Amino acid sequence: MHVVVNAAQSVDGKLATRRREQLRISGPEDFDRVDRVRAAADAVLVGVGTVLADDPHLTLDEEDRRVQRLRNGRPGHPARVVVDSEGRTPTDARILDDAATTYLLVSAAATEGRREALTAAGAEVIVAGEERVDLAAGLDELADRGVDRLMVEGGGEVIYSCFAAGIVDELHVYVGSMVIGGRDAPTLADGEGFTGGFPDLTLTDAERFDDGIVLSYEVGGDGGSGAA
Ligand SMILES: NC(=O)C1=CN([C@@H]2O[C@H](COP(=O)(O)OP(=O)(O)OC[C@H]3O[C@@H](n4cnc5c(N)ncnc54)[C@H](O)[C@@H]3O)[C@@H](O)[C@H]2O)C=CC1
Ligand SMILES: Nc1nc(O)c(N)c(N[C@@H]2O[C@H](COP(=O)(O)O)[C@@H](O)[C@H]2O)n1
Repeated sequence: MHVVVNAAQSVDGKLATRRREQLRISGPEDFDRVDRVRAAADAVLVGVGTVLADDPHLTLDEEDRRVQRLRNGRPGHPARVVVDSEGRTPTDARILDDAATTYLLVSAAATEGRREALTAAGAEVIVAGEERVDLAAGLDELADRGVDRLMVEGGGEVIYSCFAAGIVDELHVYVGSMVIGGRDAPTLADGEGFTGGFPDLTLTDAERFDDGIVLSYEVGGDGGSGAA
């Protein structure tokens, strides 16, 4: 499976404010670029932290792209995936509407009651992992369901876990012209953080969109640069 991570951050590396409210960091040109990346994907994945903070829809904005996918024999919108160990996704979340298939990756810690409620709300619930979602196992389950190209949109905890699991192939970061600050504000990669074996990034492109810049990287190997 090919995994593409895309996120928008401030120049100081924050994805949102310390209040974790959704924030417009990029602009219309970049949202159109994001829509293109979504259109190329079989599925778009976020963590439950993003669902609780943003209530995203994760479908395509541009009708032409949806029509083109249908012409190519694909579903109109990519599937949506939530990494959600305990099944905390609200049953009225926008991501559970019938616009596209939604997979909820839960762990064994999700109660039978939550799994049933989320299934009744329209999700396909997949168990991967004991306490926390095991991303590698979850991606194997998605591959079995035809997902070859996965876009990861965040947030910081899930992006870190993807790097830690060594599953990222491409990274695209929009750097918006703003400073957010705050030691508790989410960053591009939160989690425990690396002390060595840092992911191996090769800069492949830098392009201006709106009043910011998109940095594109190829991600390779099992982590390369290591500690000094
Ligand atoms: N600027 C941008 O491009 C984006 C910004 N955001 C922002 O990021 C914030 C949400 O990010 P986070 O709080 O970091 O939440 P997140 O969206 O990364 O979800 C993390 C949660 O997922 C669950 N989880 C289960 N298994 C996991 C695993 N193996 N690894 C990691 N998490 C696992 C845990 O409950 C964990 O707390 C919000 O403020 C949102 O607005 C989110 C997406 C994109
Ligand atoms: N690319 C980008 N730029 C920003 O400025 C952002 N705030 C985000 N956030 C991401 O977009 C999701 C919203 O998706 P829908 O419009 O609801 O489909 C949000 O949850 C973040 O993943 N991205």
